[in-house]
Amino acid sequence: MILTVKDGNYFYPKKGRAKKDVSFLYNNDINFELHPGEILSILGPNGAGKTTMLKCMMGLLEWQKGATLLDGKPLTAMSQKEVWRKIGYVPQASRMTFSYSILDLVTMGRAVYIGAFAQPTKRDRELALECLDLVGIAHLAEQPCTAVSGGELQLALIARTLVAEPEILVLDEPESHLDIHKQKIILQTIKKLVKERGLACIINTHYANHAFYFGDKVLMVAKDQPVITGQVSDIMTEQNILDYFHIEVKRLRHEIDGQVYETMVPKYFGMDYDVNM
Ligand SMILES: Nc1ncnc2c1ncn2[C@@H]1O[C@H](COP(=O)(O)OP(=O)(O)OP(=O)(O)O)[C@@H](O)[C@H]1O
Repeated sequence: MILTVKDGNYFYPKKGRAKKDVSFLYNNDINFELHPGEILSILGPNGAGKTTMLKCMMGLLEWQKGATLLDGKPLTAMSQKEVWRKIGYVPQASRMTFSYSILDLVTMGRAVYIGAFAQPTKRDRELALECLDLVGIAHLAEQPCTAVSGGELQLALIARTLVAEPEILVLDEPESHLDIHKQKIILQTIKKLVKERGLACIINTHYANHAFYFGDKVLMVAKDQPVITGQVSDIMTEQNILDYFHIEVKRLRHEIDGQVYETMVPKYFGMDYDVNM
């Protein structure tokens, strides 16, 4: 499935202001195409509009200008159920107020396939368990979701999305509550699913180096810069990180066991601290 964003732009409506008096959040309209098997990493400073952009891309907010299309069909011409069968969204994890078990939470991800008055089947629960196993927390299946850590809840939310078998996976800062070992599990799981099942995937991340790991496309956004999209090698430049994040970095290439890796290292690492900061 091909996801296209065509001339997308957005502003938060302000009470009492005419549309023409409100300025757009993005300095230029957003345009890109995402194909099966591709990952788009969205990078930008706090408040640049990344979460808003994700919501517009999925139809949770309606673009003020432009459109999202799935295989050429505007989201606005599709029913909600049709959209949520195709797009799986993993929001940022926040504490749960209902004490469902983790397995029940994940099984709820099957809702798009279950009739309004029907119960989940044994197969639905088996699929939910398989997805919990995939993200490494099957042992927490019976634990209430009010009694797990933020990182474990994040993994459960990812499992809940995967169980719906989406064609497009959208994740909002999936690594933010995770320790580096769990980050590795999540990054590898996402990449494996995308490449093996041919999903298209959009990830909002604060970890610039994760864009190198995913290796496909990057969208960069900042309040004082144009929105740019392209291949990792073209967008992840030292100059762009300086322009968009106001931080000097060094882009490094290193080889381990014959494989070439790239990373960005901030230049302030290794400097003495600045007492005037
Ligand atoms: N519901 C809202 N109404 C009005 N303004 C909003 C609303 N939600 C967000 N904003 C504003 O829109 C801008 C973009 O917010 P958004 O959450 O999309 O940024 P972000 O890049 O995801 O930030 P972060 O990295 O900190 O999560 C911010 O200036 C924010 O204050």
